[in-house]
Amino acid sequence: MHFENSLTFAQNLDAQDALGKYREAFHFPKVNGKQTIYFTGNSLGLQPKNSQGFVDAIMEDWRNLAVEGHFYAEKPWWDYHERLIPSLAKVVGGKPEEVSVMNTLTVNLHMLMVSFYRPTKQRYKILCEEKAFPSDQYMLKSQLKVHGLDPDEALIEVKKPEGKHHWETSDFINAIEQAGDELALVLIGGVNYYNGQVLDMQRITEAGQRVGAKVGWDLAHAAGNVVLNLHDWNVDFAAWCSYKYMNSGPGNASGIFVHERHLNQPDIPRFEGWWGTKKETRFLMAPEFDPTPTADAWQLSNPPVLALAPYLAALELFEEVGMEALIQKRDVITAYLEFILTEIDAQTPGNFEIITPKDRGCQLSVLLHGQGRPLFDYLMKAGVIVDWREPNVIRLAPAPFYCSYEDMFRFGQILKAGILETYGK
Ligand SMILES: Cc1ncc(COP(=O)(O)O)c(C=O)c1O
Ligand SMILES: Nc1ccccc1C(=O)C[C@H](N)C(=O)O
Repeated sequence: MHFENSLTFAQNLDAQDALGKYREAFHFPKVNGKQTIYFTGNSLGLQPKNSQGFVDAIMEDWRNLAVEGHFYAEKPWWDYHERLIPSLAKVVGGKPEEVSVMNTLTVNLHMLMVSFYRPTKQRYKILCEEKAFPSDQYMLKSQLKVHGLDPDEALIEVKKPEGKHHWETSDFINAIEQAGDELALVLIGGVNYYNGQVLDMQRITEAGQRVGAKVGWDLAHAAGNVVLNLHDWNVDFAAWCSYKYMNSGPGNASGIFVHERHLNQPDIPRFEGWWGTKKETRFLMAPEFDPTPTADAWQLSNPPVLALAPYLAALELFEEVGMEALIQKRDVITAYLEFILTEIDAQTPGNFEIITPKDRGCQLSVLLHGQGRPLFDYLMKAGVIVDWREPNVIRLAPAPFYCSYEDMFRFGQILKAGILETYGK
């Protein structure tokens, strides 16, 4: 595609953007009274304007109905979580019965490992990516310790090739084949939080299952950002948070996927609670757990409806727009951002490089050479909200729901001024 580094060119792209009107559907933070250029939808998505009404409705029902709200609110609370499922299942490519919403991401990964990480003397190793998101590292190592295993021996962390900033699919497949029948579980971030790389989840899943391991995915940076076909890829399980690309609100509920072949299995080990029992029998208060035949069997507690309300609001927007349209815009706006970065690099050479490979969602990670921190501070003060990941990376995620092409052009101008001021060349 042909791009130009000019305001009119960017504004023309905005004028043709079928999703352009959705910018108005979100609240943007301001810096010095001016709307920011928001690049951190990969950390915390913006607040959709429709979400306040969904929260207010719960507060009102609680005020007016109190306990009766569980069953008699306009959207009753006791099965409120089910309202999220049809739209969410589409976002992740699962059947509705394979998807549920509960807890938070790290909690759910632990819960799912209880079911799908069943080490034996022979088969006990876990394979993940090197430098996984710290919470994932802590989670995996602590699970190993719970089973009396030594993480130094039992955790395989797949390295990037020497001198490279990203993996090849073969790096994972070779490591999986090498681990062979010692491998119990593959659990990797489907989109890497640091370099923005999208892994070939289908091929890695196949490779893991071929050697007899279970394969799960942490989709924190994938849900709402990339194409997912969890059912067709035969993924065993997955979990994601909803506060990034899904725009559900800070720290909000996580989603899980459990493949249908694991549903309704009487022997599956699981930590259980009353919300995992069948709805029909739940209030009989019977001593025996009677699991729902869906991923809801992993539910523990009655749902935190105040938290689910903005998630439901955000999902209405996904339902309206659809992943296909989002991904179409994502590819163009990310390519435009890449073009702008390349232009600025040509004008002020040698100060940074993009380390995100071509297999990507909307995040571009920019490795700053030399002292990058002053440039980061400059951008933030100028109203460009980016984030900093140690040791020297700025992540830019132009979320297609609400970022504009004009944002990308204006960012380029600010970046250039920032480089001249902080690097001096
Ligand atoms: C890849 C990855 N894993 C785990 C987490 C932790 O999520 P939570 O704090 O919701 O458990 C995050 C983000 O915070 C993440 O990006
Ligand atoms: N929830 C947070 C609270 C505070 C600071 C960061 C986060 C993030 O979500 C970070 C994100 N997982 C990341 O990829 O960096």
